[in-house]
Amino acid sequence: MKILSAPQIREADAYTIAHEPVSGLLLMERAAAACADWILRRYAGSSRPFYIFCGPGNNGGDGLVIARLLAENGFAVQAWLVAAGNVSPDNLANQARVPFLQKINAPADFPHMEEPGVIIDALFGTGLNRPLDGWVAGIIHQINDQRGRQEIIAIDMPSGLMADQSSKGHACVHARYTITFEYWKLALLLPENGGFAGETVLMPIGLHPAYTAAVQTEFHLTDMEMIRTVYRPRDPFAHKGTYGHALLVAGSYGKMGAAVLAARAVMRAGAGLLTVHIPRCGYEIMQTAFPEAMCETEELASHSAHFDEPFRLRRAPDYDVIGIGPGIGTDPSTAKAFERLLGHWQGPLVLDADALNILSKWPSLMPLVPKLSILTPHPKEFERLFGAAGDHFERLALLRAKAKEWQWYILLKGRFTAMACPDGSVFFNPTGNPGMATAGSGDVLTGILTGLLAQGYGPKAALILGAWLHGKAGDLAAAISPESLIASDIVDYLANAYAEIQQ
Ligand SMILES: NC(=O)C1=CN([C@@H]2O[C@H](COP(=O)(O)OP(=O)(O)OC[C@H]3O[C@@H](n4cnc5c(N)ncnc54)[C@H](OP(=O)(O)O)[C@@H]3O)[C@@H](O)[C@H]2O)[C@@H](O)CC1
Ligand SMILES: Nc1ncnc2c1ncn2[C@@H]1O[C@H](COP(=O)(O)OP(=O)(O)O)[C@@H](O)[C@H]1O
Ligand SMILES: [K+]
Repeated sequence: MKILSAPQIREADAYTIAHEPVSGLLLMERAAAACADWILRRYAGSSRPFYIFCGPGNNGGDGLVIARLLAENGFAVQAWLVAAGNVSPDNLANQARVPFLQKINAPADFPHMEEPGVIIDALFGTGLNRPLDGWVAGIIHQINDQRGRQEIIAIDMPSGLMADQSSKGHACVHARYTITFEYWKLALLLPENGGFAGETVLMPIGLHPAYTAAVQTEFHLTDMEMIRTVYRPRDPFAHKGTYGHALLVAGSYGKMGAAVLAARAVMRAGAGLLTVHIPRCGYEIMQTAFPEAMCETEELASHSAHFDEPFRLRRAPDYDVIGIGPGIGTDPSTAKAFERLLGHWQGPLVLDADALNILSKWPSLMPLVPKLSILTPHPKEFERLFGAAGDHFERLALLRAKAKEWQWYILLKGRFTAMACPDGSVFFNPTGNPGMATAGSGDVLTGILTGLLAQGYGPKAALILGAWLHGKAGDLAAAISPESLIASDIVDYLANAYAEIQQ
């Protein structure tokens, strides 16, 4: 699914008006009616009053239509026009159809909302062209002060939030729900900004499909269509060699759990064979916890420092992929072995956790990491590797720049994990939940990606499918309670996540 910028959305709007054809007024009616339908369904049977705040542009126009439709459906509705800019013609036309409309010209006009109800924020949408300030910013703060008593629903965007730029430190409505039209906006996907949106509901409003098909963008959100295109069903004539042999280098004294979690995920993702390189202390743990994995055991008890040896001595089996990092530690001897391994391996590679920490401790190793490798940092690891960014839009730009510069695939973990490709495109993953903010869930992701590469998926396909499966398994596992989710549940639900694709 393409993610468009505010100017592209304006083009989509204009293209639809010209080519459907449809008037702007009718398009507004259609968009607002879709929102009103959603609201009517959500509050069916409720007697909560609606307090609707409308701005001067077309976002305000949507609010006016929603006010009329909710009132026609028997709800108690109050609506205010916040007179803060040039009034658009379609807004003006709809003002005339809301006889109960009142005006706010100053913070002192902010109404007292007696009963707990629902605030509809239709002040500003994608037409916001500068940070809100002065008395209008004051109105935003007054709306936010109501969060405890009123449920806030933002139309298209939380007012004050820029679609394509950072709004860090700006006055923004803090919504419970945001009903956004037709396309995701970049700001809704970045934690610093998207946090204002609450839960985002994507609402199709019938913009012209020809425009969407033709428009170019670097930013995409994974959807089911993409997943079904990427996913390759198992070959009925397959044997275990068909799905590859993975090497996983993971674990150290006290961190063998990371190795077990990642190993289980490699096999549950569908790899044919797995060898795990572990320190001696982990041998019985691994063989007992996960007998499906073969073990290559280090002579050292506490950590691994010789995993390059089979490659150096040309005794390594014909591996299809190496996954390295979970729980290996950053001992200099481990780093040395990593350096030597990079000298012997140019194939598919997944680097996570301590492999990334080794790279940030010894940046001279970075040029040795093969092109098209996958790196999976969480935000702190990303910062250690590539430096801090001023805000999350800058961090996204840095992510893309580094993926291009090094020709790596870099997966930056988060609510909407962002996967930057060497060509500069970025795919955001929609699945996952806060229950997955738990120790070991990243190790499971490393295992899944390694398992997919072993089966012959290319790095881009492995990323898109792997992040989606990981999040979907987490969602299914968290269905009862996100608090109780632990990383091994994600592995246990991988089969159910795959089943969702096959439905
Ligand atoms: N996508 C679609 O196809 C459809 C989109 N639709 C809807 O249209 C919305 C976009 O509408 P839009 O372009 O009129 O912009 P909008 O967000 O109402 O803001 C513009 C107004 O705000 C003002 N203003 C701006 N910044 C300001 C500031 N900092 N402080 C104060 N004022 C400021 C600006 O004034 P000016 O800059 O001219 O002074 C102008 O008056 C979109 O989000 C969606 O809801 C649907 O109706 C139909 C289908
Ligand atoms: N709030 C959230 N929403 C969606 N996914 C999340 C959320 N919090 C964490 N995750 C996912 O869980 C994983 C956590 O990885 P990481 O921080 O490396 O964990 P660990 O180091 O404990 O294994 C990432 O894939 C991340 O995207
Ligand atoms: K809004």
